[in-house]
Amino acid sequence: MPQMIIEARDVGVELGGGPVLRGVDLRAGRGDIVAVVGENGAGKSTLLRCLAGLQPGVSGKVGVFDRPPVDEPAFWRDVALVGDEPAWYPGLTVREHLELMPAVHAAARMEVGTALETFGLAGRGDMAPLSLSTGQRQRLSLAMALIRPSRLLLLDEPERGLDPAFRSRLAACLTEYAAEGGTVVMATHDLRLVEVTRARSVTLEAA
Ligand SMILES: Nc1ncnc2c1ncn2[C@@H]1O[C@H](COP(=O)(O)OP(=O)(O)OP(=O)(O)O)[C@@H](O)[C@H]1O
Repeated sequence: MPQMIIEARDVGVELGGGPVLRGVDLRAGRGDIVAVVGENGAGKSTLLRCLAGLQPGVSGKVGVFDRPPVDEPAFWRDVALVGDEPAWYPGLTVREHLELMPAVHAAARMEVGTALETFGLAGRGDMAPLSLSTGQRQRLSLAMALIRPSRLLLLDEPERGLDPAFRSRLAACLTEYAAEGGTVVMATHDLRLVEVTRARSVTLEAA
């Protein structure tokens, strides 16, 4: 198993005829938490898409698990992504969304009941995700990513909609994930989350 999980060098992206990323370097090993920070429009989400194999037209070198990332099932078995709000399955409850994860991934990092407790959704298990508040839906997205096993967690503004107490809980979840050998790369504006998780910061400036 390679120690270096992500190796991105001189990454560039042009969109709409102009540069969005230029000369970006990022490395992350097992157990690392890396925070991608920078002002609105600096390219944080674009960089995460590059790491997820979802961004066309990338120049430079992007290696994830020693090969270019590709949007294929084998890649997603090792990688969990929390970005924009997912499309919820019509007719499935909060609990059933969580049950899908171990059913698909053949293992779980925690029991569904534990996940409901940990992510502050106990008592909400029988509801439809669209009946939850914005922050509760973000908790569910994070729970779905963290209940399943993975080696790399890509998070785009995981703090979105979360109250301060739950941001602390999230920090603990990420620290625990990294302590188990997982790698976290998160784009964030929450400098306290960066500090509490002792993340290494990579600062992007608008290209
Ligand atoms: N399809 C597109 N065509 C042209 N420009 C684009 C396109 N998509 C994104 N951009 C530009 O790329 C830049 C980087 O966007 P990105 O979403 O990666 O920034 P960000 O750092 O994640 O911002 P935020 O902190 O607001 O989430 C922005 O200036 C945006 O306008």
